[in-house]
Amino acid sequence: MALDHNAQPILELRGIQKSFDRGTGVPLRVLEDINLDIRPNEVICLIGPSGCGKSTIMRIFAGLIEPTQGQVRYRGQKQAGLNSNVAIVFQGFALYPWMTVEANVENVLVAKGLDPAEIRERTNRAIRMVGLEGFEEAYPRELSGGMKQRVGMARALSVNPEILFMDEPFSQVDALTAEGLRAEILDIWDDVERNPSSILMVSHDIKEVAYMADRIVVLSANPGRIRTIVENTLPRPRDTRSPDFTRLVDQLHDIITSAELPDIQVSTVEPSVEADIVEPLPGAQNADMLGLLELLDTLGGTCDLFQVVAHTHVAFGEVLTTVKGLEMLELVDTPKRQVQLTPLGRRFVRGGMDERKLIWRDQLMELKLFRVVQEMLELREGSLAREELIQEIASRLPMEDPELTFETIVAWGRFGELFAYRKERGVLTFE
Ligand SMILES: Nc1ncnc2c1ncn2[C@@H]1O[C@H](COP(=O)(O)OP(=O)(O)OP(=O)(O)O)[C@@H](O)[C@H]1O
Repeated sequence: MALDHNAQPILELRGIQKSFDRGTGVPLRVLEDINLDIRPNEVICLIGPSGCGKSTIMRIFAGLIEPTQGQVRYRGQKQAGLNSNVAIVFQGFALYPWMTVEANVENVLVAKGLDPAEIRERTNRAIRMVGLEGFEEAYPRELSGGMKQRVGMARALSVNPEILFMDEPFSQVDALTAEGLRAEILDIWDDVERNPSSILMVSHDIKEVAYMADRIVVLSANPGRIRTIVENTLPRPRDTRSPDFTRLVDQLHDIITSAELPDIQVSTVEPSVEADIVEPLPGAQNADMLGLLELLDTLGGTCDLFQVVAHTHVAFGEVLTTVKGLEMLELVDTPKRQVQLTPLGRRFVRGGMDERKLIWRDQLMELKLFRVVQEMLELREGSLAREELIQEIASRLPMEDPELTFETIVAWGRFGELFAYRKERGVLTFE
């Protein structure tokens, strides 16, 4: 597809700054001075270290969240609220587990208030586009990761979006399937007459962005800034084994490595599993964690693990679970057999209830699983069905007991006043 560099952008970010209020009086500055356009007929990819704000940029573009400073413009006009001309494909598929493939797609269109004939027509077309014919009556649990992502793509495409947003869409499908899906999505995009006109994709995978993008936006972290934008003029369809392709991948690799090394500890920039890891949660109880922190404080901040067992008269396994929970929240360290308060742990235990809650909440937001829950809640406009979250947990943490993880999320989230669980309605809401 020929790119017209002079065409008016579809969406623009101008002077965007975004901070998250952590309630500590020191907001977390996530994005700084972001100026970025999405032009007609382009694929634009965001790449950069974990936490540099890629998803936040996408959410600001989509109108899911507001910037702290700066302006978002759609077709030259200030954008306010959700942009109905975009659709998002999420990494975690975001499907309703209790609905068939067809119903999952239809549901998006029903929410748009379309009439039944149009819903049927668009659903059929979207299902055809992503090659899901014959699976209309299947349920998500019967589908592979790749097929689930096809449903996610069908849902997004059914609304005929001008821009398709994809947040690491292929990171949970196997490599071969991902390769096929990338080519298919480019085929769908390649038709100039039809939507989506443009694609904005977040990725951790250098080869993926080299294959997909016309422009590659390389971000640096703390706070997230645009480091450089690399134009990719390799002809399509791209041959990933060609010398030109390899040269581009090497060039991107060099840029990203030099961008990352100064200020982040994670040294890998290859398609990184680490960045996508959802940490299993130990089923540690809030009261046990608070109790152990207080015990450590009275013992001068450190204690041998076995002495903790002796002091608390609690089974060793349970103590380990409690310690693991605190370690995940960075409130204790465990060198050798010792358990010791971190400086943050000390601040926590000596702080009043408000300070404790704030620290707790901040630490929860460092965990990918809690960010996923928050993203799902945003997507479901603040009311997330228990069943849907359980399904998501099961797909992300197949070795864990999803019910137990759900309970831990609810309990930890409640203490941090992040989420509330309305048991009678079976829904998680924002606090
Ligand atoms: N709602 C929120 N409240 C507080 N902090 C948040 C919120 N959403 C994101 N953050 C923080 O903002 C930073 C950027 O997050 P974001 O998810 O945009 O990064 P990313 O580059 O997409 O990361 P990753 O590659 O790990 O998905 C992170 O430090 C994250 O903890």
